[in-house]
Amino acid sequence: MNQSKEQRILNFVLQNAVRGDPCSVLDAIDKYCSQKEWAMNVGSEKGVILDKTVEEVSPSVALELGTYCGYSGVRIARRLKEGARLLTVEFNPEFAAIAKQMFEFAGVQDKVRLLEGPSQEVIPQLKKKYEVDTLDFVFLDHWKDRYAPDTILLQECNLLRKGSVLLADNVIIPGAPEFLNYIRNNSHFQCTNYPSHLEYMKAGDAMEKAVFLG
Ligand SMILES: O=C(NC/C=C/[C@H]1OC[C@H](O)[C@@H]1O)c1cc([N+](=O)[O-])cc(O)c1O
Ligand SMILES: [Mg+2]
Repeated sequence: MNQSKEQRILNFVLQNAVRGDPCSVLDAIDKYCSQKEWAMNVGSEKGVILDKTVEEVSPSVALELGTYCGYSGVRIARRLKEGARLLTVEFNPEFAAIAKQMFEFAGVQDKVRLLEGPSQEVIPQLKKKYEVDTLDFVFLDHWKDRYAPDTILLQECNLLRKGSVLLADNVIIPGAPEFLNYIRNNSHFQCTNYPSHLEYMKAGDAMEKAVFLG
């Protein structure tokens, strides 16, 4: 049975990155996906916006929706302070299995907890099953038509507090029009747009930051 693209990405990391070195893992994924096979990792250009936002927020508890191969999970985890943790949600079991190995190879597995399942089922479990009080940072990178409903669900589950920061990938390509319309017209959020480019491509993309005002 021939391998999946995601398995080929992981194999390239295992053969070309340094175990325990998150930056070398990110570099290897970016090298493979820019030279061999495109894949939907946030990438190095939008990755810098992600890095800066994580550093600015310095979250104790971070949530990622849409783990995929674990690229952004490694990117976030490598910037977390001592004792901080990242919960990352992936519903595709094949991708989850790849990401789990990616986190272990990068050496961030103690900071990252991968939750398998659809975001709309996992989010309501965060408080009781995963001992979350509130989320300091949320990275949205899953199905684009889930950004808006899951942002509403996060509020309904009382998972946001005054100052919680949401960062959404792909608000231009593939686009998240319902989310932008919702969040930019909601007085409980302060929004900022960060123009960039689609990972590994010249096409324009952007990230949207939304601070919850309580
Ligand atoms: O669909 C995208 N992401 C959503 C992926 C959603 C889920 O698909 C299967 C897996 O469970 C993953 O979490 C996407 C698509 C493009 N794209 O250019 O098509 C670029 C990106 O950065 C993306 O995040
Ligand atoms: Mg994306």
